[in-house]
Amino acid sequence: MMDNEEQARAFCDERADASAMLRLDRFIAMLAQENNQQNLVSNSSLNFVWQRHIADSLQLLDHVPRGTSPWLDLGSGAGIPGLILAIARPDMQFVLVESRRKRVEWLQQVKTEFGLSHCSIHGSRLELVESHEMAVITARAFAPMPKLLNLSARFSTRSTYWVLPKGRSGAQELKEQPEAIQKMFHVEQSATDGEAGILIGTGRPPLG
Ligand SMILES: C[S@@+](CC[C@H](N)C(=O)[O-])C[C@H]1O[C@@H](n2cnc3c(N)ncnc32)[C@H](O)[C@@H]1O
Repeated sequence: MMDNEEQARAFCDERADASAMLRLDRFIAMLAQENNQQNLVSNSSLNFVWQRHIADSLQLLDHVPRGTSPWLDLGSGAGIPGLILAIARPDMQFVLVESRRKRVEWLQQVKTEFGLSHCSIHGSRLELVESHEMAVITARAFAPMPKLLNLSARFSTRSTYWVLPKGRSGAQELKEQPEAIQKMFHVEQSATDGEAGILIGTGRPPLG
């Protein structure tokens, strides 16, 4: 478990090469500047940006076999986790979906800045995005499980990995789901917060 920014940066250094770390430094500077224009992340979280946002995103790579892609990130907002993963891993494909116009402009700006041709951005509601089979589906702070699964099941196959950072409510939220969903997912402890859980599952969710 990491306790400070130095440890969080070292955690990221193990998951991103030197050029990716330079891009992440630049992304952090851009994020701080843009946060003066629009409320992308809480200002206080910028004091712990490596832990709260960068490591919190990069840890998700540990839960799927190396190189698995494409990833779908639902409700990317500031680009967490999808854009951060795309900055770190140019060898994989990422699809980001975000409906708020100013946030979409921000995502496009970062994509252009770093030439992220392996990252596509859908600036619309998820409901309007054409179905594509995704190898990994992720989402942070997007929606409660029933809504999340209802909106995104059509992007999954029998082999899709689900990697859902759910914060401190994760284990409780899973307990409240129908039995079939409880069987499909399990909780892994977050590396950035010992009380937070990441819901991990494989397959196409059985919807009621
Ligand atoms: C609470 S924010 C989380 C942003 C980011 N994932 C994070 O962890 O910082 C949820 C985001 O989902 C977007 N969103 C909500 N419903 C959506 C939908 N149906 N389709 C696309 N984006 C949606 C919102 O605009 C918002 O940016």
